[in-house]
Amino acid sequence: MTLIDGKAIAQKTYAESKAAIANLKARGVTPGLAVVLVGDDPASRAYVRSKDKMCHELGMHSVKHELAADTAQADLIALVKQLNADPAIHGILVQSPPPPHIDERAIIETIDPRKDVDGFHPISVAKLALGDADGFVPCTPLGCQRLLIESGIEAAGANVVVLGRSMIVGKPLALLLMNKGKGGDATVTIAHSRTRNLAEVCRRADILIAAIGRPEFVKADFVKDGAVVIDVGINRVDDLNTPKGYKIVGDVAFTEVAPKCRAITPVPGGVGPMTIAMLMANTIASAQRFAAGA
Ligand SMILES: NC(=O)C1=CN([C@@H]2O[C@H](COP(=O)(O)OP(=O)(O)OC[C@H]3O[C@@H](n4cnc5c(N)ncnc54)[C@H](OP(=O)(O)O)[C@@H]3O)[C@@H](O)[C@H]2O)C=CC1
Ligand SMILES: Nc1nc(=O)c2c([nH]1)NC[C@@H]1CN(c3ccc(C(=O)N[C@@H](CCC(=O)O)C(=O)O)cc3)C=[N+]21
Repeated sequence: MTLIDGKAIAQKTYAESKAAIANLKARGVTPGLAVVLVGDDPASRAYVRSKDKMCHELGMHSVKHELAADTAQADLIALVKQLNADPAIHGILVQSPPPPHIDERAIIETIDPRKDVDGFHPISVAKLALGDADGFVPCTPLGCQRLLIESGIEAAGANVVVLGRSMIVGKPLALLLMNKGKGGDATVTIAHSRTRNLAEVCRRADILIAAIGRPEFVKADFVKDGAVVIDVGINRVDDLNTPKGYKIVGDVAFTEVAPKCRAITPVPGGVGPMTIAMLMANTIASAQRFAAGA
């Protein structure tokens, strides 16, 4: 069994990112990312902080807007428009999910598609569905694909089962792995909460990807011997034996599943670090396009 080291693979992509940033800076352009967080969900705060930290480490421009939970929709829209017009910003990310009084679709549709580094705008979604290479692909799916490529795991022709159909992870990931070309060409099945005989469907997978948000839901009987398992889940569960009183676990029951696998990602240290790395890569790609006058 191989443990797929997401931190190490993320580091490799940062080496490429650094070279690209140096190149842009030589042309007078510093890639800039704006992150908007509404409300004070602690997990979201931690995530926003790590993005900010990574921007600084890479020498990118980073702005953080932390807004009160009762911020009006119109004020949020106005902020996004201001960021659209700001030439120092190449990527805009509005942390999901926003509080219930906010219409998330309206916010996403306000983002300039050229700055949609999350890949959530309908134009980005359509480009991914069409197989156009010039749209932004959501960071977590891109990170999962990159993990597979860098680990020498061939998606082409493989039976991939994606567990979960959200717009952030499951659906775009299924499209990405199904599309033609490098890291794609898989035979993809999407499973969700209405799927019948879920364990049996998952057992057909050569590559099983879990993105459901259910702690340690995927058990040994979901997994074929020799399968590759990618665990996207980030779940906080109480654990009074730790200093913080909680720990982070994935959607996969790692201890019982890992011995059956050809390769598996840990949580933390698997997909999470790749998501941040791909956000940086998307922001750099955006800055390159702006610099080229696109
Ligand atoms: N590592 C990373 O970078 C990231 C990690 N995450 C993590 O990934 C997980 C999924 O996130 P996200 O996609 O946003 O979650 P959502 O809650 O938006 O979607 C969950 C999906 O899983 C399905 N599902 C839920 N319960 C079951 C079940 N018991 N059996 C089968 N399917 C089920 C749902 O089905 P249905 O549609 O039928 O309701 C839904 O399609 C979370 O743990 C999240 O924290 C998310 C983003 C990035
Ligand atoms: N607009 C938007 N875009 C997103 O991409 C988005 C979002 N909203 N909302 C929330 C989810 C969640 N998400 C994570 C990214 C990185 C880690 C990560 O780096 N995790 C580390 C540390 C985990 C820890 O210890 O807390 C790891 O897995 O090793 C986790 C979760 C992005 N999301």
